[in-house]
Amino acid sequence: MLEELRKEVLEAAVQLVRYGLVTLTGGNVSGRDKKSGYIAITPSGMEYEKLSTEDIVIVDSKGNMIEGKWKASVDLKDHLYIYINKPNLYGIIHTHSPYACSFAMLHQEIPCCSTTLANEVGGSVPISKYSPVGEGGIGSAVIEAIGDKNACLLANHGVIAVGISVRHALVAAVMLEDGAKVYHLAKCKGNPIPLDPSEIEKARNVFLYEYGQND
Ligand SMILES: O=C(CO)[C@@H](O)[C@@H](O)COP(=O)(O)O
Repeated sequence: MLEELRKEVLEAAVQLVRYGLVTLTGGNVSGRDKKSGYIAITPSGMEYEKLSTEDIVIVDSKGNMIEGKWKASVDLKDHLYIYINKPNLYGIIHTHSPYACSFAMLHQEIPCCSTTLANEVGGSVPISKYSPVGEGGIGSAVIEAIGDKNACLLANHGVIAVGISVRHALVAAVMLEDGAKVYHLAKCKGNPIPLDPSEIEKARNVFLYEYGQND
């Protein structure tokens, strides 16, 4: 069932390790199927590079198991809450990206001083309030903070990146860390200059509607 979506979820999870956004079993990835509304999500506590697509868990929009042999991610309730509240989203990725997390530890949003953040996140990266893992509060904290951005910092914890597909959420997660690293390096040398809001909007629209091969 939903083999293509499972493959997309697993491939994104493996990329998180390769891009250094998670270590061991940290983070998680989910994708929503447009037709059935079912969610494919990574299993809890399992290293992604050792998984095959049959290890990806399929649940319905309420979290009921549809197909799978493992427990779903501890953050399942949070993914479901975000999907229910953002009907245009079809991919959610949670990471522990080092540079982005350093700002989450400081409870500081990341200002938009690079076209990278404008392109892929939609501007500055908001910070949500702290919520313990596994209680379902992370989802509501993200919805309170994220607005129309494609990523949000989780205070004292990590990152949530979202998109209109799993791939779109992966690009947001990877480019957020890129933007956070460059902002950190600039801060070491002086005061980074935020982009003008009109320039952020222009850069965002280029990536939404013109960039790439528009396949
Ligand atoms: O960040 C945390 C725990 O702090 C979890 O999201 C992360 O370790 C992944 O848990 P799962 O393996 O998805 O259950």
